[in-house]
Amino acid sequence: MSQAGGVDPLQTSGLTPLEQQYAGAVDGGALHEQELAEGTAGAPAAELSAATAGADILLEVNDLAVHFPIRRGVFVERTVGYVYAVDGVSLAVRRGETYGLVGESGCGKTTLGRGILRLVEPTAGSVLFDGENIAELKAEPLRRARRRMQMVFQDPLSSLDPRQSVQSILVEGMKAHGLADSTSATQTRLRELLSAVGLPTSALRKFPHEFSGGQRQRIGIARALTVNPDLIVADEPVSALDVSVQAQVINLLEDLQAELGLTYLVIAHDLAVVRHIADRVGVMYLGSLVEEATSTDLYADPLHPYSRALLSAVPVPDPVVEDTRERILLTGDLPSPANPPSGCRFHTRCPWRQPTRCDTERPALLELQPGHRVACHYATEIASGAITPVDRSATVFG
Ligand SMILES: Nc1ncnc2c1ncn2[C@@H]1O[C@H](COP(=O)(O)OP(=O)(O)OP(=O)(O)O)[C@@H](O)[C@H]1O
Repeated sequence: MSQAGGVDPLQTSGLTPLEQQYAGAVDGGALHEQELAEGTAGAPAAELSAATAGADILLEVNDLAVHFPIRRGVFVERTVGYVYAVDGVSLAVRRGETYGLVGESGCGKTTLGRGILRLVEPTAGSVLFDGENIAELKAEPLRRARRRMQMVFQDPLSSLDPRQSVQSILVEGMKAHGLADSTSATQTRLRELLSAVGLPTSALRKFPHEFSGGQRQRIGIARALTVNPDLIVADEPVSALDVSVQAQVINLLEDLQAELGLTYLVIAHDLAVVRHIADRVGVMYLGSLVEEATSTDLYADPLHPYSRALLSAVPVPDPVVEDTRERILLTGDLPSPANPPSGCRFHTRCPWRQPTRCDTERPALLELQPGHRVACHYATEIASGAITPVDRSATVFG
């Protein structure tokens, strides 16, 4: 991130000290050239989905990569490798849409969200927000763009300063953008914000520890709304909450979207949450998108072996279907993003892997059906049954 103007209080106020350090410390531009020279740049160029062609696009991400250097050395630090946290992601989000990002822990979802907001400096690629390339913005234009893109964090307790009252938390963000003053208009705005997230005005004088988890997340959402954003990146917005409270917060996010015309990028490992809230879903594996489709299409007909395995692990409420449905058991752990497998990143765990091509050639994310993009050399053959699992023990029934 460009730190010329200091750390943006809006974007980093919810970060832990370590995250703030990351937000300021990563030098992506220099990395890019070196990595390109080493031939380690990202996935084959992906086509953007027809689902977004000609649509009113608010956010467009093209070949985005975020590679973190691994440094070693006691006296002189040397870069000995890179963590390929995000490695060539292209996607577009329509205005007013909810785009869900799913994948196992460590696959790069959070880093992608932070790269989009320039909380970490991308190594390569571009992020167009309302047509403006965020990477090229400096100082004042960047600050203006930042106002329009806000983040809601997973753990509201650690993202809210325990020493600040709710009023001070909310006013801080507004002040950074010249939206708060000592007039009654600010007080009116604060009351409106609390009412919008379902909290009483008395909450303004209280401190974060005086609230329940769900109420704290409402405060986190109110904080994001203080500056009238267009895009909210919500990173696991309900995963720290009790199941009974999750639905309330999801409903709140949906109500606010309908009322304020917000666009959401929702990051979650819980497929049920994403299915409920997202219009379209991107599935990530080891730093790349492996599949993208409407929520309905993805859940009804996943085409990438990884998505099939992820979805096959979700229990079905109908006991008859539950007893007979196919479950795909993935063997092995997620490989390290510092040392990703060659070819298709998923080939080491894929029950359908085919010799040579899967381990040598990285598949591009191609549109196989309208609005349905898949990065698998054999997705069509797998779907038709022309290719069966190599490792049959990976697929079990009931
Ligand atoms: N600042 C950093 N420096 C080095 N490596 C990092 C940094 N931030 C993230 N990583 C690594 O990048 C990879 C992707 O992490 P990321 O947090 O984006 O994944 P995730 O899918 O959001 O996982 P989770 O759901 O657990 O947060 C991980 O291997 C992580 O350890």
